[in-house]
Amino acid sequence: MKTSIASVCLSGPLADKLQSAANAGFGGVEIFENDLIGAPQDAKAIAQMMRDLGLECTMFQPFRDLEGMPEPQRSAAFARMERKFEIMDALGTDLVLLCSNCSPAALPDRQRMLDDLGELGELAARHGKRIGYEALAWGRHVNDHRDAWSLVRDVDHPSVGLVLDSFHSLARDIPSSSIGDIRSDKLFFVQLADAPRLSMDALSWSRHFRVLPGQGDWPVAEYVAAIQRTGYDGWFSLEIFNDQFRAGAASQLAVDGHRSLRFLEDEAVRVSGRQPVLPDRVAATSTEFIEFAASDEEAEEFAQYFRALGFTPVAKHRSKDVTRWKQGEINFVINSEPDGHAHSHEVVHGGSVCAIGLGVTDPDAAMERAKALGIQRFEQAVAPDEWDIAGVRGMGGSVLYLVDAAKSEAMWAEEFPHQQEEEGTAPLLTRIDHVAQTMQQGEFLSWLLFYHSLFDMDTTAQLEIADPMGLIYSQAVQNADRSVRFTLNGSLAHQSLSSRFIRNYFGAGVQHIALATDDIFKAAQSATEAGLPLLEIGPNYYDDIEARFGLEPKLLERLRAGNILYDRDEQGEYFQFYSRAVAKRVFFEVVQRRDYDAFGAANAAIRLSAQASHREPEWM
Ligand SMILES: O=C(O)c1ccc(O)c(O)c1
Ligand SMILES: [Mg+2]
Repeated sequence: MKTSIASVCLSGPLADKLQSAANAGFGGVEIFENDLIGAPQDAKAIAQMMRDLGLECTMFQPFRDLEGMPEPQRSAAFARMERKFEIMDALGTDLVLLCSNCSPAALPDRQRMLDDLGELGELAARHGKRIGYEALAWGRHVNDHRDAWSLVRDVDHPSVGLVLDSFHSLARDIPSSSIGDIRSDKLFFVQLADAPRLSMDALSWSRHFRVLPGQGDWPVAEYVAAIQRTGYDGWFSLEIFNDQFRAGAASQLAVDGHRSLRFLEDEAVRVSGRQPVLPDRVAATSTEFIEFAASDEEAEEFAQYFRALGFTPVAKHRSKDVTRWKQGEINFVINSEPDGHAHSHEVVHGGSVCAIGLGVTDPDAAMERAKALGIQRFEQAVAPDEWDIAGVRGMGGSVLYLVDAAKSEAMWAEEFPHQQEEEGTAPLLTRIDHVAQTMQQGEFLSWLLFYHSLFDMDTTAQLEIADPMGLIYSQAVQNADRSVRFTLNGSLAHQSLSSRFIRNYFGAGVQHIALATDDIFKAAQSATEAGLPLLEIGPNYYDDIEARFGLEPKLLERLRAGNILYDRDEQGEYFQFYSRAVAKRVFFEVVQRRDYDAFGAANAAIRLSAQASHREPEWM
């Protein structure tokens, strides 16, 4: 796949945009006219910069409001276009994008549009240029790629072709099968974007909420597969208008953009039943362990929480100051080594989660896929007799280990031979239900793509949760059998719990860990008796759920006594309670699911309110 990106996607001065695109591995860049106009360099110098970076100028855009105009606008548009051809000569591209006419003055006269496009083709040919005609979803008379194609086909001029843009097609639910009618020699260029499902007018949706393929809700792989079936082998170019991307780092967006196209290319060939270009998406089978970095002092605090939650310190690492805590299938590891990655993590963030180990079926293939997606491998010195676990760089400098699921028992036995206490025989907590990570809102889509492209995991719709101090956005990534689930949280509100976490923690990371039980009441009672600092829920909540769900008084009493939150949907029931946070950073949740697949979003606001009441005033 020949990969290109529109300059409008990236933040900063044009020179930086070009540098970022080249570094990330793009072959070309579409130059947006506004980027050119605002640049300190002239078009020739920009072309030279692009050549030096090994980038092709894939298109110049946009040109607006030409076909079907009355006079005198018509002649003026043609004269304007001739001026653009001179700029294109300097830039070194022969292709200009013509948007379908949005002007109220545009005439609904098909023959006139055909004549205009034909004459434009002649003019372009004389200048050695080509016109790519794109139907904008809000075009006045042409707003559907099928109509744009029928004009291009009937104009039948070698210098007039079609530009497809997945946004305009998919925002209008135009079936991708219609692409099969397009002749590949007349398809000059393809632009790609994904988007979240929203109900708003197409123009605002397009200009503010486009996202990278794989970050939204649309079948972009099917769209690309349909294009490839026509025989098209030209550029695939990202064109993402997004307010957050404009405010973020160009280098990160370029890396993510390139990753999204690699992912998309592989998905598209799979849609067509052709040879995949990447190893399969990684099948994660379990959250095998969570590693906490902690000073001796904070290790003691974590240990108290773990004990109160029913965990047992079962073994010590054979050479390091690392303890394995266990309950059911859950493994927590506390690492207090005075050097190495965990120590560095602890120095930066304080006691917190420094690594997560996911069980995978084939770590080598997983690492190969990660590499192809430009995901950084984690490397640290490993002693000759130490178990070398593959890993990639995760959120906030943490590590995501990829543990060979078939060998995990052997790994634990070999690495942790020094037996400590015996684990109880009837664990109340059985497995890790989900891990909640909090990040800057500007990083949210980047991490969503990271999980979604590397792992065989799907994403849920994004939810907005009311924190007493501002909105929190939350979205889950999870595998099909739900053995691995992450919830991602971000916020723009300065004082929301998410934002306070990021400030307090100096970056993104694990904010809470949810543990599954088969008996929430027993788990709550046991934790209370063991002195786990619990998050207390106010009395009004219980009045509300009694009324909302018509709960039995006895059940209600048990929920109230355990500070347990309750939810119910068409499928089933959900029970959850929370600990307070260790060192104001990470907290724990215990959940019981009865045929329930979500995360109790309705209760999140209640939990956030309860947590906000423990908030320290900002001046402290
Ligand atoms: O929003 C716009 O005007 C606009 C401009 C150029 C494009 O390629 C496009 O898809 C949209
Ligand atoms: Mg476009």
